[in-house]
Amino acid sequence: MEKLACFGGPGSYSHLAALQQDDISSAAIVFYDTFAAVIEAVARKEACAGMVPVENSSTGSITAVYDALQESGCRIGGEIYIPIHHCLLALPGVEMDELQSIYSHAQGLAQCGKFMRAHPRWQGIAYGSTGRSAAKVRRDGIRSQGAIGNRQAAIRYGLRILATDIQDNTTNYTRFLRICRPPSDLRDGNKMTLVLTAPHVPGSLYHILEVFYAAGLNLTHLESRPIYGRPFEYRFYADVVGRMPSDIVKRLEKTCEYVQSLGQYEENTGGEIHAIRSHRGNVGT
Ligand SMILES: O=C(O)C(=O)C[C@]1(C(=O)O)C=C[C@@H](O)C=C1
Repeated sequence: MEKLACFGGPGSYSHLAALQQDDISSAAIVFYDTFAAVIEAVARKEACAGMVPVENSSTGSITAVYDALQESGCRIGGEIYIPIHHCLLALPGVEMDELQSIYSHAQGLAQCGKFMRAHPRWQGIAYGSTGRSAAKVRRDGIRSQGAIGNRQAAIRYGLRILATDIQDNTTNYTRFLRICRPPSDLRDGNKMTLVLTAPHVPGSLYHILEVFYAAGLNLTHLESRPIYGRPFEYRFYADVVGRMPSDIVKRLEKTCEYVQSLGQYEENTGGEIHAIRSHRGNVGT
């Protein structure tokens, strides 16, 4: 059976994203405790695909994923946006004022900053994932422990939900990537992630953006990451959406030092995408 490598353990948000992959049965999901381990498992052919978060609408990019992807030689085969509604979880019968230690993934704690600050007696403790945090509270059976995670994790681990929607941002979404080995699963989608470096001369990024503009492509995300061994020089990751010219890489080669497609895939337009778009305007493709 083909396996899907997934971050974070049962009940994590990554698990929810993996369960939405139609071609993978839940029995075929294998969990890894770091983003890099998921990507390495795909590169080593332990799994046919992987699922990792890459970007959150409140806390921004998960840069470790860009770095691991770059080193692995893996590609992006798809994306999925998941609404993130964090809950405060505790053992059955526990009240809020009994809590002292709140476990969650660092992203979960960061996304609930205001809620945590409103309870200064609690100590927020970064733990493997939101799913692993919920499992820990159940396993340890200590009344002063709580976790930040999702409603499904509460059901899975028999925990009480003490508060819902505790994230700072009411429009809290995480974008997940389906990782695959080259060539990517799909090569005719309307979205592409490109990695490129620009020469250190005035206007070089401007000329790269001009290529996207001339091709009628909408730039939905631009991320810069340091290049190892070249202090204060950067590699750009660009997500573009639209009717993809087959020679887009060739067009960019004229202005970039280095350019490579990390994958062409279908833009996620399911579920909550209308809510997401209503906050950033419609994409004209
Ligand atoms: O800890 C989890 O449940 C994860 O899947 C990780 C993760 C992330 O790192 O962004 C995924 C979605 C939420 O943004 C919070 C945590």
